[in-house]
Amino acid sequence: MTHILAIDQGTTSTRAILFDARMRPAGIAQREFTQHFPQAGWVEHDAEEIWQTTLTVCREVLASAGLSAGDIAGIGITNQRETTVIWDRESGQPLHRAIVWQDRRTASLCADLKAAGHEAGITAQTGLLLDPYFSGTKVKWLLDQVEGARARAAKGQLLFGTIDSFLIWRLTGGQIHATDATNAARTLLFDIHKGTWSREICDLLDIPMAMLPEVRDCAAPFGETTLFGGAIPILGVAGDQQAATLGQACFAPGMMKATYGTGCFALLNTGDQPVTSQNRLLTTIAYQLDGRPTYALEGSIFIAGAVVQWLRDAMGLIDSAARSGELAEQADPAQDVLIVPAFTGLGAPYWEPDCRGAIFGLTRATGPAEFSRAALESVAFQTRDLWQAMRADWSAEADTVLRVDGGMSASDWTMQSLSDLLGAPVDRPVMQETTALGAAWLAGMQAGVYPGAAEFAATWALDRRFDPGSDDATRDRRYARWKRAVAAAIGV
Ligand SMILES: Nc1ncnc2c1ncn2[C@@H]1O[C@H](COP(=O)(O)OP(=O)(O)O)[C@@H](O)[C@H]1O
Ligand SMILES: O=P(O)(O)OC[C@H](O)CO
Repeated sequence: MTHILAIDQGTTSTRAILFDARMRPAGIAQREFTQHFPQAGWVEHDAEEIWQTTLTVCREVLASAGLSAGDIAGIGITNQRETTVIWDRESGQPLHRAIVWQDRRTASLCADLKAAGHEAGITAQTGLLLDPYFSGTKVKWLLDQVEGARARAAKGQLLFGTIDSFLIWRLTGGQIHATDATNAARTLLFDIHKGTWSREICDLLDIPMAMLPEVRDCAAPFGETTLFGGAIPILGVAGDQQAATLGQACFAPGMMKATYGTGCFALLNTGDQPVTSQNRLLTTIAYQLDGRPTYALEGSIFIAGAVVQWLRDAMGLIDSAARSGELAEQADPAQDVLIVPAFTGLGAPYWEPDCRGAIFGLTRATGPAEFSRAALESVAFQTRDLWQAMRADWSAEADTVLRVDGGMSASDWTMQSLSDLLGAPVDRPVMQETTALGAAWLAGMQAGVYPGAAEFAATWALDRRFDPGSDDATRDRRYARWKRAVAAAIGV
């Protein structure tokens, strides 16, 4: 048993990555799946299709590496967080398509709950805010809107889970209904201080607690699967941003990573103390090992790499994401175009679900290069929002280096502009599969084939450090203009 199989079930694709005994990637298989947009602001996934892609990529990666179940010491699962599935306990069939984290359909429900004065109590228990992003109001929507759902839930026939839970249920043939503490911490139903589901919030949202999965550590037994030709134990589970935090070896309080995929998610390890944000960041669980949670402050930005996809697919200004950096480099330095990419509202630290995107500073000379620069810089400006909020919340301890990963961190131009705008070094590791590595490490450690945190952290290797090039005055002037642009976009 030499290898670990990591399943990375993301927002746009499902991947299976094999890691060898020395924690090196030894094979990868990937499948995209359908994004459903039934109405403006709604985003759904077919949980059955997610399951089929999961089976396919696992079988494919094992076959192409010439490995069988007997070679695999354990499976680690990492997943898009908050995305909500309800399924039938007997048949395993989903009640409805999964409601994806990006989905805004519960914005008015969140507004009503806020108006009724419920946000402070929910934040105190969960560390989250009343935003449609989180699972709780999505569960309520499904129970309220799908015919017969409430009656079935009351009879104990329906189960809820984030994607990890649904995959565990299917992988174990309906034996295990469980999740890990990091995924539970994103549901709006979990008390991150007590480490239990909140009866009070479940009552408020009218969610029967019998639907909820059992919450376990990130490295723990989650049953076994026999679907790949022999029994393989599932030994590690973490939400994808938390898995990337582990994969980046951010074990010490003060360490911080930002992952640039479709969105951007920055997590700052705050150790065994949950820090309450005064700046509208989230308090969440970074990981939980041996029953002890390690907390993080999180900033979630909904649009990062997606702004590059917009340049490519909607605007037709580039033919590949990688072209965006070259084009940005050609931008006229005398122009100062700003894009606020609030395509699906603004996440941290603004939490404005109804805000939409805006462009400022257009002149007759503005062209594709200026658009490209503004799009890439919008990611850096949004990161500075988080960086500043984290420092304000936890000034003394936060590190002055940002570790980056995710597809967009491949863009040297963006990473340099990020460092310029933060006024801080930005470190990109050699190992880019940090999310899958984090999940694999959890499973490998639980299986006893991978080392503990300190030895694992020593394997982190730098690909490139980006040092700040601009001076404080320029940086602060440009950032002040960004803040005015965001305020204007919110005000429209
Ligand atoms: N060289 C690049 N320059 C700018 N953006 C890039 C580059 N390469 C990839 N991206 C962006 O990164 C995102 C893909 O990253 P990935 O980590 O695979 O995302 P996800 O897991 O959210 O699907 C896409 O939105 C793409 O536009
Ligand atoms: O699947 P990703 O990489 O877009 O990450 C999604 C996040 O977990 C949402 O909170």
